[in-house]
Amino acid sequence: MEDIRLLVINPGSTSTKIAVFDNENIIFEETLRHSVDELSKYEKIYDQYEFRKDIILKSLDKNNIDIKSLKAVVGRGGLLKPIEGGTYEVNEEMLKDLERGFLGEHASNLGGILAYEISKEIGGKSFIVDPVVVDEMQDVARISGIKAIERKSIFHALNQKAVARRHARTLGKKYENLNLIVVHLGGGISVGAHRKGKVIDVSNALDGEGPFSPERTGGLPVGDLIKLCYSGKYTHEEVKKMIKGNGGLVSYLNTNDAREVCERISNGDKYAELVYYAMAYQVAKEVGACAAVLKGQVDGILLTGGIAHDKLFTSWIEDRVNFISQVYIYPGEDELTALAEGGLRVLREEEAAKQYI
Ligand SMILES: Nc1ncnc2c1ncn2[C@@H]1O[C@H](COP(=O)(O)OP(=O)(O)OP(=O)(O)O)[C@@H](O)[C@H]1O
Ligand SMILES: CCCC(=O)O
Repeated sequence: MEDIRLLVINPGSTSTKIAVFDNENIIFEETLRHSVDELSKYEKIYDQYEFRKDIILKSLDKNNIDIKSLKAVVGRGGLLKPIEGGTYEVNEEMLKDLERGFLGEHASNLGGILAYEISKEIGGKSFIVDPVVVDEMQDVARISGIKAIERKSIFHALNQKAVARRHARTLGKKYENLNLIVVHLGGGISVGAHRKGKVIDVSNALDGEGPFSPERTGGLPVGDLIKLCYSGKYTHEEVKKMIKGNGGLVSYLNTNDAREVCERISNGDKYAELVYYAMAYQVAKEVGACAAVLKGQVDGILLTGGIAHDKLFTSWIEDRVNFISQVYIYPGEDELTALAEGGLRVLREEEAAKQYI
């Protein structure tokens, strides 16, 4: 089989993670961190793209990776129009939507743009894989309860799908033949019902649904939220920040770092324990909801993301949901590998690249 060298790019709010793969093997990886000062110069996320591209190219150069040796560049996809999961070739329509942020501003909007711009220099191809807007929801899941608002599928699709595929492989089965509930426990939390390879319902991790998380509120009592919005005390931006950024653990405990919360708990902080336990309790409730979506036919419950490293937290969830199905733990995330695998599937013609329209 022909050797394929790929650059993969995962832009986050304060860093850009990059890696170079020779086939499935990672030969170089770096997290390029960006200070608040560096990024605050830019009004919009799109405006950061030249700055981040420059840093990526310098890092490759410093580490003796000739960009001419790359066959393709794969980036994490952002807030595009809702699309089904898979690998998409970056095209003009996608670049336009990433630039304007079709569903809003998110660092991952830069993934496809950076991939395209770098691949242009080498005459190679550029792709995105399983962006945060992967939408495979069944119609009934779209009904919110008010006609003016439709529920949206915005979640950690890249990691949820990669972990689900990896789990299927370890069982010697196909992802498309399993029913799984996948929980991503990161700065944001999403819980997805995967039915035979499609995420038919999921808690929107960006927009006030599901459990609270280190930085986000999850679902809130709506009447009280309305009162708060109209109290005259807060601007639109301040309320948005309260829900996304200053919600969850940050609101109760003034930190988004679950490790710090664990430390406080082991030092006897009962309030920290109550709040942290509440987060596990809300996750377990959402898993229960997904079990109902899957009509109880659940082949496994997978816990992933940074907080899945914490055995206390995962044991609290497991204790409440193991009556539904066995719980499997895949700590951390491996989004760089998931991006490379998505690119390789297409370059090896195991899968056709999807077209964004
Ligand atoms: N060993 C650990 N024990 C407990 N919590 C941990 C551990 N390692 C990481 N975390 C927590 O995981 C959270 C971050 O998870 P992760 O790195 O998956 O999120 P992210 O990539 O920043 O955000 P997102 O996953 O929402 O995109 C933080 O609260 C961090 O403290
Ligand atoms: C919605 C998935 C990505 C994030 O948590 O920001």
